[in-house]
Amino acid sequence: MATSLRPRRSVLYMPGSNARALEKARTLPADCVILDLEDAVAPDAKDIARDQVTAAVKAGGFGLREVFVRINGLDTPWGAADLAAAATAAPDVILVPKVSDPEDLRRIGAMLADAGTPETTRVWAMMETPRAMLAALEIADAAHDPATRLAGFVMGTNDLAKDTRARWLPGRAPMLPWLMACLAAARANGLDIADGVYNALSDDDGFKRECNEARDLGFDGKTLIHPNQIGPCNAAFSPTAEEVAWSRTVIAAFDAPEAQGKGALQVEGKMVERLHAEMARRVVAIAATIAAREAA
Ligand SMILES: CC(C)(COP(=O)(O)OP(=O)(O)OC[C@H]1O[C@@H](n2cnc3c(N)ncnc32)[C@H](O)[C@@H]1OP(=O)(O)O)[C@@H](O)C(=O)NCCC(=O)NCCSC(=O)C[C@H](O)C(=O)O
Ligand SMILES: [Mg+2]
Repeated sequence: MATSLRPRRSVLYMPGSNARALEKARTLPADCVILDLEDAVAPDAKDIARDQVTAAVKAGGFGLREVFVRINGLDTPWGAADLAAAATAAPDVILVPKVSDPEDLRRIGAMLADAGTPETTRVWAMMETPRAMLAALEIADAAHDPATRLAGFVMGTNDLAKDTRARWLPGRAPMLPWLMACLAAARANGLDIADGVYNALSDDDGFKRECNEARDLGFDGKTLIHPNQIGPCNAAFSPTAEEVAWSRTVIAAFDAPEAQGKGALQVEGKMVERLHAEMARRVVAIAATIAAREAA
């Protein structure tokens, strides 16, 4: 089970119908961009959005940003045409909304194989239905079948709030069991996972609090709805200088000749085991990738 070392701190949605936003996506400092054909696009703009998104993906120019295309569900009037267009454009990721059953992913995988879409195009699932919360592990287990191409989850907390009637509260107590169930199911299968969006665009403090909360819960990053959210989100999900320094200290302690054959050490008054050295190597690697990206 390979866990990805690619930073996926900031994952910005934009409506596929908004040509200006699609253009801006090539310059914004988000790690990933989601070109949306689903809920950000009104029914009468679905066709133009599909054409614009397909053209944007084919044109490229997104640099190191990972490009996601969120299609409409296959049970909608637009889903089949969206999937066919995305299969041809071959973005990094096809994001499938409202997945409730692993069978949904097997169907998508089979359609991508039939279309000859390169294997580099992966599939991520939106986790946003009550049924998906109850089947999170079965959905994540679909990653064992390489034909599904499943590589990650995105929490859809707006749809979850709608369908469960859970209230938005600071700290998100009503949603925590679902967030953590999806997180554990993702990690059990080596998947990355991004938190849901924060709708209150002008509530900077609340947004920062929720980014920190998502990071502390174990998410790789957070989905975003406005460019102003990228900077604080990247900051929250980047390892701090102190974390990187401590990680280097732990790695050095285990690399020292006197540590050979030892499973546990005392470093600066703390017990550390080889699993901590493994965690430390991940922190240093992610920090190095972020630093290289920022210098580019
Ligand atoms: C929320 C918005 C509609 C606000 O738009 P607007 O009022 O135009 O914002 P600004 O005037 O502040 O915009 C300033 C400039 O930034 C560009 N911009 C704005 N938003 C984006 C964006 N998301 N990506 C790229 N660029 C963006 C504007 O074009 C302005 O540019 P300039 O002309 O140079 O000044 C808008 O932000 C928006 O549409 N956001 C995304 C909404 C969306 O995608 N929603 C769907 C995802 S949420 C969801 O469904 C999650 C999940 O499924 C669930 O269930 O939870
Ligand atoms: Mg949704």
